[in-house]
Amino acid sequence: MRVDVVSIFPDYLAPLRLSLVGKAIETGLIDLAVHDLRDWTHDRHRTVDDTPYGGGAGMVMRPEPWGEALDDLVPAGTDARLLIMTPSGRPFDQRLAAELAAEPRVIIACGRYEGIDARVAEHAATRMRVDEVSIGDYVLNGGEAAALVIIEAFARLIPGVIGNPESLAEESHSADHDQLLEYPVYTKPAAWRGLEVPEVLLSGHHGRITAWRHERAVELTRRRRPELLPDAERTDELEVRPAV
Ligand SMILES: N#Cc1c(-c2ccc3cc[nH]c3c2)n[nH]c1N
Repeated sequence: MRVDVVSIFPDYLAPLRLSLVGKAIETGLIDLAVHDLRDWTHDRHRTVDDTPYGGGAGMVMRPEPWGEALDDLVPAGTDARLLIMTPSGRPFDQRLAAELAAEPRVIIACGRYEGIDARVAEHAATRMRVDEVSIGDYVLNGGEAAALVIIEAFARLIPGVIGNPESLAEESHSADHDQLLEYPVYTKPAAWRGLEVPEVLLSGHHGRITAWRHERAVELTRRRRPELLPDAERTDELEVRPAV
C-alpha cells in the first residue's frame, strides 16, 4: 500500500517511522511518503493561507497549492482515496480502518489554520474518492495528529504488519468481537499489592475462561459504551456501579 501525507509540518509525521508502522515501511508492506505542502507554492514566502471570504477570524488554506499537490501525487486515471482531516468530518472508526487497510493508495491531507478551501475536496471528488474524516468530537490545531492516529489504525490491519493476526480478532471494536470493548487483561505476578488475578484465569479451563472474558466484555461495554451493545445484550435497568 502506498500512503502519501501532505502537511506544512512534515516532521510531525516522523513517529510513523517508529515501531510497527516503521517496520512495515522498512519491509515494504507500506510505502510512505510525507510531503511539505509549501513545495507546491511559487512565491518567495511560500504562502499557503489567505483571509476567509465572508470575513471571520483566522486564515484559510489556499486551494492552489493543494490542487497542484494532488495533481502531482494522483495523476489522471490513478485509483486513489483522499482523506481530508477535519473536525467536521465523518467519524473515523474501526470499520473505516478496515476499509482503508484494503486500499492500494491513500493520500491524507493535513490542514491547518481554519481549514482547507472547500473547493479542494469538491474538485478532488471529480476524479478520486474523497472522505472528510474526524477522529473525535474535540478540536485540534491541525490534521497531523489525526493522520498519525488513522495511519496507525489501518496500517496494523494490513496482513503481515502485526506478527500474530489472531490478536486482532479479540480487540475492542473489532468486527470479529461483536463490536464489544475488550475484556480486562492480566499477567504475572498472580498477586500484586494485595490484588489477585481472577481465579478463573488460573484454572486452565478454556471454556470457562472464554465465557468469563465474554461476560466481562459485555459488562464493560454496557457500562461504558451501551450504544455498542448488540440488542440481545442490552438491558434497560439502571445499573449503579462504581465508575471504573
Ligand atoms: N481530523 C480531525 C480533527 C481536527 C482538525 C483537523 C484538521 C484541522 C485543520 C485545522 N484545524 C484542524 C482540526 N480537530 N479535531 C479532529 N477530530
